[in-house]
Amino acid sequence: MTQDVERLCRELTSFASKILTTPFTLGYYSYQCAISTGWMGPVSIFGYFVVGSLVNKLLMGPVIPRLVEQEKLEGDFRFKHVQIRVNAEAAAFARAGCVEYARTERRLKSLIATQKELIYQELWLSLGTNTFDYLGGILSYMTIAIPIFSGVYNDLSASELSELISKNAFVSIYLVNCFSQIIDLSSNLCDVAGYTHRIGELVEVMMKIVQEDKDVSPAEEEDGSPQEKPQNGDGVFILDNVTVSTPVSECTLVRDLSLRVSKGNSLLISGETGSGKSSILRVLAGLWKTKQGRVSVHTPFGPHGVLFLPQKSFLSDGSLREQVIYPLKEIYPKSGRMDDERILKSLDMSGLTSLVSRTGGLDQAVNWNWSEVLSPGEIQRLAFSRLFYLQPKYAVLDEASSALSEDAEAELYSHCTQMGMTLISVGHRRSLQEFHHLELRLGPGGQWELRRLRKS
Ligand SMILES: Nc1ncnc2c1ncn2[C@@H]1O[C@H](COP(=O)(O)OP(=O)(O)OP(=O)(O)O)[C@@H](O)[C@H]1O
Repeated sequence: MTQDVERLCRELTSFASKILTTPFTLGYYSYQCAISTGWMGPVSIFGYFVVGSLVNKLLMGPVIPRLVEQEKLEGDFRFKHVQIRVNAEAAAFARAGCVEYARTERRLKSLIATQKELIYQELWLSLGTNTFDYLGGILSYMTIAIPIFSGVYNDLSASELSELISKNAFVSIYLVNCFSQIIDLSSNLCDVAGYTHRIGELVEVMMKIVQEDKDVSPAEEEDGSPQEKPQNGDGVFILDNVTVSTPVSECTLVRDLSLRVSKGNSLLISGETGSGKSSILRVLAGLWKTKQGRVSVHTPFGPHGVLFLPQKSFLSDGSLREQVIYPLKEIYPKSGRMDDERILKSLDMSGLTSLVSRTGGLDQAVNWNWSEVLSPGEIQRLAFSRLFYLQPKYAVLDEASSALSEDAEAELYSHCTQMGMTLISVGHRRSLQEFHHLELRLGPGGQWELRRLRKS
């Protein structure tokens, strides 16, 4: 949107400057034309201008609505980009890359289709404009021809006549044209240089990321051999002497942490604000690299393996069904409607049955932005309904129920444990301890303490 406004301001400035100078240019050249050709010259040029404008208006008719459509689609496409950028972490936790890629791609394709149509229509418009310009050059000779053949310049020699024609028709129009083209070209050149620079930066960053990914292969040991799968009960999340630091400032949050989380042994991570609780989850999800030590996760990330629920879940666009099954939309079975009962049950378990009537049904398209309309508590309940629907083996909950009351939180956690999920939770409330077997308490200066809350 900001870019659109900027572009509009630029167009308006150039338009305003042209509007201000055009009357003087027109007056001056009409006067010059009238001197050499009489009243016929300016009148025929103005007549030609009126005809040309009418033709131009006809050709411009279909271009304007298409241009408006293109602006809208461009806005939608940029909005989607911003939406992904703002919610990048939540989407990465949800392993929603494929869904978001498909949705963004869809918007890009419809934008490109509109742009193609626009280019086709603009071709006709520019053909019309160029023809108008070309015939305008001929007209300038015709206007000077009338006084010459009617005998006004009979007293001039051939060379003087030639000079007059050149002066009135060729030099003035051609030079003005040349100068305006050069000015247009230089502003285009500036735009191209700016875009090239920006794209160059993007390519550099992308190459750096690819190189970093090649350098660090998480599935391999330091000596290059693949990791061994853990035996039953060995641990699904293994942190071995791990030190976690913030990416840029390199401030150490957790020092030398060794920890194993196995099936049926839920872990609660607690500690003061900013102590690094969420950062441990970022490390587990592979979003942050560790400064030292090794992290192994022996179950696939995604809806049926490890599912992450952040404090504020990413609610993409779509119907209520799409919200609950997120991020499964693109691989949802054709017999999806058979699933209604399961979705409704998930909503019921998370206390959101009322949403069905509010939206007018599971598949009713809504014209609101989910994250703006739902309250923080409702957003968290909706995230839990995803969890109940997807039923992963492991659920990583980062203060996922912080906006709910203690009772509501306990109810949701009970459902999770009844479904047999192993939980890794970040939370502040003591009441959460009863749903976990281990507690990792983070202290200041990278210190930590691990204690058993109850037997598995
Ligand atoms: N992308 C980042 N770059 C630099 N520093 C960061 C980044 N993300 C978080 N931090 C910093 O790392 C520290 C730990 O952040 P983290 O989110 O892990 O805290 P937390 O223990 O989960 O806190 P809270 O209880 O408030 O959620 C904070 O001081 C935070 O400002």
